[in-house]
Amino acid sequence: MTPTPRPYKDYQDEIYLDGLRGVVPPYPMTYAELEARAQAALPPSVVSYVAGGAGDERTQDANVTAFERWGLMPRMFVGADRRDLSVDLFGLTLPSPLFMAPIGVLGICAQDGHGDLATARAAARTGVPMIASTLSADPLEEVAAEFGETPGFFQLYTPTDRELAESLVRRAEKSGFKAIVVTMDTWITGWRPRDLSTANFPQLRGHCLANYFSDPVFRAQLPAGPEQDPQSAILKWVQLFGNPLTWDDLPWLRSLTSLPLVVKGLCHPEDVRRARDGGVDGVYCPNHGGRQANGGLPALDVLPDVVAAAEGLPVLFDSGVRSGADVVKAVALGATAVGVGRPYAYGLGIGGADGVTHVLRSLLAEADLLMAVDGYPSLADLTPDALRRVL
Ligand SMILES: Cc1cc2nc3c(=O)[nH]c(=O)nc-3n(C[C@H](O)[C@H](O)[C@H](O)COP(=O)(O)O)c2cc1C
Ligand SMILES: CCCCCCC(=O)C(=O)O
Repeated sequence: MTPTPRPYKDYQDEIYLDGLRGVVPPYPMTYAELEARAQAALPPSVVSYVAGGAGDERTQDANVTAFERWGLMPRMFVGADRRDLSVDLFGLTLPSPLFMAPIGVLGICAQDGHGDLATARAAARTGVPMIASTLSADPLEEVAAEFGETPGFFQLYTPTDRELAESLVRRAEKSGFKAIVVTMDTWITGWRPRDLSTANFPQLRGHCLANYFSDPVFRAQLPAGPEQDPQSAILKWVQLFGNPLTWDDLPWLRSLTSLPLVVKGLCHPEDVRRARDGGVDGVYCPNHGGRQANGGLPALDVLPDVVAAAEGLPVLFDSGVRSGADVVKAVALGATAVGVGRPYAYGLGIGGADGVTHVLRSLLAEADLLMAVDGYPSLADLTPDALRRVL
């Protein structure tokens, strides 16, 4: 059972009520402040990993500014005193279109190193699903155990060893994950100057291999357990990690699970059509937050064509979403569900599960209030017609 729709604006009421009692909000209320506070709180190497993108980060920045080119047209006499932000996705009724995009090595953003567990707790509290990354500091079974009533999805970085891929998917199924999201755009990491400057990247491996180290198929390939010989285990992982899949692999991916299968990283309409014809249940249109390829189009600019090519298949979207207004705009451009990445990682950095909860509730309250003020009582009212280009 998923949490029921709720008036997300309640968060605003709670904050003002606290103010009447003399309590100043402990968390930032703007994205700029969130980013600044998190970046001050986290070690520089963690900041370079989370905040950084590919090349001179023009695509990463363009992801954010793309939202500024759209404005929502206010409608009056609508009486939008009750809003319904709920969404049907893969047979689930989600209370809102918001979800947490997969973030690998998330553990390092939390003081105790268990950022995946803290994020899963925030998912349980808010009803906002987490897509748990393959590259986690905690085994997927333990992450799933924290979801409560909120559905969770498992993101697969497909290893070159098919038996290992299958084992990860089976474990996700057994743990109660509700969909498998296969990421296509990161079988190799892009040119990331910030990570190169700190030269810290290889050390991240020590914080994200719990799913491999706990996997029987992986362990069977090691000379000794990762506990005794972590070096050999990491080297084995390096050999197995990046699978440059081709269309020939799609039938095999499809055959791996009867759970809904989503392919992440699809931005070209032709790729969307081929994936749809190959039997996927959803397409996911991001550009990995600008972390992989620089010089490309902002993700929001490719969304309408992806939606058209998907022909009714659910379209998940992320990259550059920084506010509730951004969530509303992405839905109006056709996204079924809208993800955030860095914003919740920063929430984790400043306040653990409470910090993530604050970020998610703020995004939802802002989206809800915008729909109230501008007269869009449900997501179905948010169509491309609701938007105008900012000149
Ligand atoms: C630190 C970090 C790690 C990420 N790790 C993964 C990952 O393990 N798997 C994946 O599919 N995407 C990963 N992503 C990409 C996100 O899922 C998402 O596409 C991106 O963060 C959205 O952009 P935003 O950060 O601007 O919201 C990562 C992003 C960040 C910032
Ligand atoms: C050291 C592991 C590689 C991390 C890749 C995770 C990711 O997707 C990212 O964008 O970073």
